[in-house]
Amino acid sequence: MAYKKEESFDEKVTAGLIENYRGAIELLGEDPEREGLLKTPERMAKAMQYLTQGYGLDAKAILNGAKFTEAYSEMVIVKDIELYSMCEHHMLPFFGKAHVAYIPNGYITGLSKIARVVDVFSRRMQVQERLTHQILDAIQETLEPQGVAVVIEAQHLCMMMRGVSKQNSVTTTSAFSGQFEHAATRAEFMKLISSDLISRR
Ligand SMILES: Nc1nc2c(ncn2[C@@H]2O[C@H](COP(=O)(O)OP(=O)(O)OP(=O)(O)O)[C@@H](O)[C@H]2O)c(=O)[nH]1
Ligand SMILES: [Zn+2]
Repeated sequence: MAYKKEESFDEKVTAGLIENYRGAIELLGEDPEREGLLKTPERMAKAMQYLTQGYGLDAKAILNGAKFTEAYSEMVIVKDIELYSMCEHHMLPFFGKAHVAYIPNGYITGLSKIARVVDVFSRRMQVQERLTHQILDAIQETLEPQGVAVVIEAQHLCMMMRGVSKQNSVTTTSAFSGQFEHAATRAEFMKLISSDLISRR
């Protein structure tokens, strides 16, 4: 996506974050004046703005920007969209894959826009459940399709690096609307996202 370049970050926000991160580094027992850490508060300030830039992006505008009239009314699935987000409880990353489908009702959207919408909502402080619903709602409300399905599988560093320290747990969340509320349609979607057609060629 058109990710923000570092130099486009708001100067005031960057300056404030630098100040805060310098303090945090000191409180954690490090010396922010030592050579290797001199630029670290600034790097952190920019990295965090990058990782939360979704607040400034409009998912509906992205989808509407490539909304095309089309009679196709079968399921469209974009699967294995990698995502990186930040858990809002610990500000630690969670990462994994999103699988998104919709059944058009007169309109389709550019395929890349589905992946961009995943990024818009991932690049924020999140919980996986809300992220799942926000993706679904944005697609439902702009394309007004016959249905939307979103499945996210993710690993949370807050459960891996600290706390309960479970290295292999994967959290799956899902949200369905319209036609996907019917068992048969949902089953078809689940079967298709579980298949591995490309790699079997
Ligand atoms: N539902 C949900 N919970 C999350 C997500 N990311 C992190 N969490 C959980 O948020 C909870 C916060 O619980 P607290 O008891 O307040 O925090 P904590 O003492 O750090 O919890 P532990 O991680 O168990 O040590 C933890 O159980 C996390 O595993 C998410 O995306 N969705
Ligand atoms: Zn967490």
